Amino acid sequence: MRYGHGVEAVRAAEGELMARVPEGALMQRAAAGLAAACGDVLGRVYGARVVVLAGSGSNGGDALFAGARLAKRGAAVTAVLLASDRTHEGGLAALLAAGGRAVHPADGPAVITRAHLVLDGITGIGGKGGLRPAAVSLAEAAYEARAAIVAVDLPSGVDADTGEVRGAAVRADVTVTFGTYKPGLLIDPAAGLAGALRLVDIGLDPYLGAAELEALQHADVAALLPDPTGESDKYARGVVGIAAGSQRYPGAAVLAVSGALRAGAGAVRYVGPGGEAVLARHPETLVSTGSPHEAGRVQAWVVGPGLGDTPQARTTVGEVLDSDVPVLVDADGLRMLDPERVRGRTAPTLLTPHAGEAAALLGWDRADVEARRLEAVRTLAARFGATVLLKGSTTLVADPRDGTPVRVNPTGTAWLATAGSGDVLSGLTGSLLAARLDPRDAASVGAYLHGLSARLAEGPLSALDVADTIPAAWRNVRS
Ligand SMILES: NC(=O)C1=CN([C@@H]2O[C@H](COP(=O)(O)OP(=O)(O)OC[C@H]3O[C@@H](n4cnc5c(N)ncnc54)[C@H](O)[C@@H]3O)[C@@H](O)[C@H]2O)[C@@H](O)CC1
Ligand SMILES: Nc1ncnc2c1ncn2[C@@H]1O[C@H](COP(=O)(O)OP(=O)(O)O)[C@@H](O)[C@H]1O
Ligand SMILES: [K+]
Repeated sequence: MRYGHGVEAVRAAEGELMARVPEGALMQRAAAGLAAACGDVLGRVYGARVVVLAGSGSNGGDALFAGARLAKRGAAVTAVLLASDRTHEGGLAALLAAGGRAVHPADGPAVITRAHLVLDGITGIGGKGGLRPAAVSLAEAAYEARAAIVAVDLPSGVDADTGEVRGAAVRADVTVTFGTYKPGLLIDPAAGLAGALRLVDIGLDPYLGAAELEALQHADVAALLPDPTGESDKYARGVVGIAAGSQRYPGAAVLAVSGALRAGAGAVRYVGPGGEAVLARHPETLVSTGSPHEAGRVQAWVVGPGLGDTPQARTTVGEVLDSDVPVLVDADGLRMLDPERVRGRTAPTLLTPHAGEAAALLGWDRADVEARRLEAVRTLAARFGATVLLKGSTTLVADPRDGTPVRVNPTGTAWLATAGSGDVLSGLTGSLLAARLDPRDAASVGAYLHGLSARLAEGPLSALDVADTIPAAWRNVRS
C-alpha cells in the first residue's frame, strides 16, 4: 500500500521528529535522497550541467544541499536564486563551498538552455497558489530545454493537499518526495505534473498518524481477490444481478454482464430489455424479463448502465434500492437518487459517477469536480451515506465512515476513456460486491483490475477488450 498524508500531518510529524534529531539532519536526509535520485536520472554525474531553481523556503534548501552533493561528485551546478535576499543560507553556502555558483533569475534561461537536469526547488508543501511570473519563465525555459526536470517534494505550483492546480506549475519528469506521498502527487490534475514518483524515507513514519489517502498495490489487491476454494459453488462465489440496458442501449447490458462474468461471478442474473443481446454474447447468463424482485436471489445488484430515464427505469432503480443486498448504482441510475432513500438502506450502496454525473449530483460545474476531485468524492459520500467511486483520470473511492482514507487508483490509462468502459467497470465491481468484498474494497479492487486490464490490452481498445482482459489482469496480480 502507498499512503498519502496532507500538509498538516507532515508538518506535525516533522516537528516531532526534528525534536529528536540534530538540527539540519532531516534536510540532509532529504538532500541525500534527492541527490541519489538525480544521479540515477543523469546516469553520469561527473561533468553534468545541473541547474537548481531555489525558492525562499526549505524546499529551496533541500535543492541547494542536493546541488552541493552533485557538485562534489563533479557536476557543474548553477543555482538560480528566485528570492536572492531570502535564500536558504546553509544550502547556498554548501553549494558555493562545493564549487557551485549562483545567478540572478534574469540569467536563468541562458543556463537552463544548456542544462542536463533542472532541480525544481521553488516551493514544496509551503507553496501557495501557482508559480509567480519570474518562476513561470524559468519553468518554461526548463521545459523547452528538454532537460530532465526533477521536482523536489512536489512540482512547484500545485496544491499539496488537494491535487488542484490553480495557476502555472512545473511539469516534472520525476518527483522526489519526502516521508510520505502528498495528496497532490496522487490526484489529478496535479498528479499529472509529477512524473515518476520516488519516495525518500526521512524517518517520519512513526509520527505520521493515520493516512488520508491509500493507493493499493499488486500485493494488496492479491490479498483481496476472491479466488474460489474447493468448497465453492456458484452461490458461495456470488450471484450478481444486473439491471441495465434498454431498447435503445442494449449494449450497456452486454458490457456490464461481460464485466461481471469475467470478474469471477458464480452466476449473473440479468433483468431488462437487453436479454437477447446479452444471451447472444453470453449464453451462461440467467436472463429474465420481469422486474428485479422476480429475478431470484442475488448477493449484489448493479443498476443503471444504459437504463434510460423512463418511468420503468425509475421503478427498476427503486426496487433494487429496496433490496437488502449491496447495490452499485451507475450511469442513468444516478439521476434517480434521493440521498435520504440511499441513506436509509439496510445494506451498503456504492455509487460510481463520472465527473459529469458527480457534478449533477452535487450541483457543481463539471470542471469544478475535475479540479477538486477529492472534495467532490468526499462530499458525495457524506451526503449519500454511501461509498462513492469517482471515475476519471484519477479514480477515487471515498467511504462514508469518518476517518477512512480515500483510495486512489494507480492503474488507470487514458485509453479507458472509451464508450462503455464504465459499464464494464460496474459489472466487474458488482461481481466483487457479490463475492462479499466490503464496498470500499470492491470499488478499489474493481478500479485497479479495470485499469490494469486496459494497460495490458496496450493501446487503442474497446470496452469489450477491457472486459476480455480482466482474467489476464487477475493473473497478473496473482503472479
Ligand atoms: N525543514 C526540514 O528539515 C525539512 C524540510 N523539507 C522541505 O521543506 C519544504 C517545506 O518548506 P517551507 O515550509 O519552507 O516551504 P516551501 O519551501 O515549500 O515554500 C515556502 C516559501 O515559498 C514562498 N512561496 C509560497 N508560495 C509561493 C509561490 N506561489 N511562488 C513563489 N514563492 C512562494 C513563501 O514565501 C515561503 O518563503 C518541504 O516541501 C520539503 O521540501 C522536508 O521535506 C525535509 C525536512
Ligand atoms: N483520462 C482518463 N484516464 C484514465 N481513466 C479514464 C480517463 N477517462 C476516463 N477514464 C475511465 O474510463 C471509464 C469511463 O467510464 P464512463 O465515464 O462511465 O464511460 P461510459 O459511460 O462510456 O462507460 C472509467 O473507468 C474512467 O475512470
Ligand atoms: K518543488
